[in-house]
Amino acid sequence: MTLCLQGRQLGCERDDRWLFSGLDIEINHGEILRVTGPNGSGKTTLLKILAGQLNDFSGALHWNGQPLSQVSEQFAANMLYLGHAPGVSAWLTPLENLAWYQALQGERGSEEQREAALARMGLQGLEDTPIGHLSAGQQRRVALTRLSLTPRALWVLDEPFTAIDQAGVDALEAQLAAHADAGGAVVVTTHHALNNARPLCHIALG
Ligand SMILES: Nc1ncnc2c1ncn2[C@@H]1O[C@H](COP(=O)(O)OP(=O)(O)OP(=O)(O)O)[C@@H](O)[C@H]1O
Repeated sequence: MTLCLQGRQLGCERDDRWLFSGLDIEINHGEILRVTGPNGSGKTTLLKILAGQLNDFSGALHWNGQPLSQVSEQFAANMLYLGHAPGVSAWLTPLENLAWYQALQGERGSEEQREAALARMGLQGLEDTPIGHLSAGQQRRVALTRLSLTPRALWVLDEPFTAIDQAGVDALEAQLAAHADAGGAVVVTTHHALNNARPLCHIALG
């Protein structure tokens, strides 16, 4: 697997304040890039830019050597962005949420596949419970189930460890490392030190 996301001279201004400017970033297959910084320093903003979700920034993004705007479909087919909030619907069950996300990605998947993925995340028995009745950590686990259900080379993950218990943290760290080892790449914001994820690059904002 070959992938390369490049950001050149990235900058973003909010409320007459530059969150960051002149930022050069490159992430290649096999790498994990951790973005850190205090609250309000621009981590979420930077991840949204790298995930192609924001347009009001300066600088340029390239995907495998091509301007991102010219290869947006290929980029979307190779990238999975999980935002700061779990992004799951409280009115739907875990199975329904996952089916909805798969439909959005143009994937059919199967009920058995979704059930197996939820079981791997420790959610067996909760497949048909409305998300609004699940704990914060369980809701986060539903969102993280998409990592195994929707194979993508590049993962862009905003605070994925939020609300996850220690066993879940260990499992997710191992999952990030395994993804990089398999030739994928990860951009992740987290206040939590990644002890087992290598090779690890680091950008500190603020
Ligand atoms: N759409 C927007 N319009 C105006 N200001 C914004 C917008 N989005 C973010 N900001 C501001 O930009 C700054 C950076 O926000 P951002 O969410 O990127 O920070 P962060 O480093 O992820 O913070 P946290 O650690 O609290 O999650 C904040 O001061 C925020 O108020």
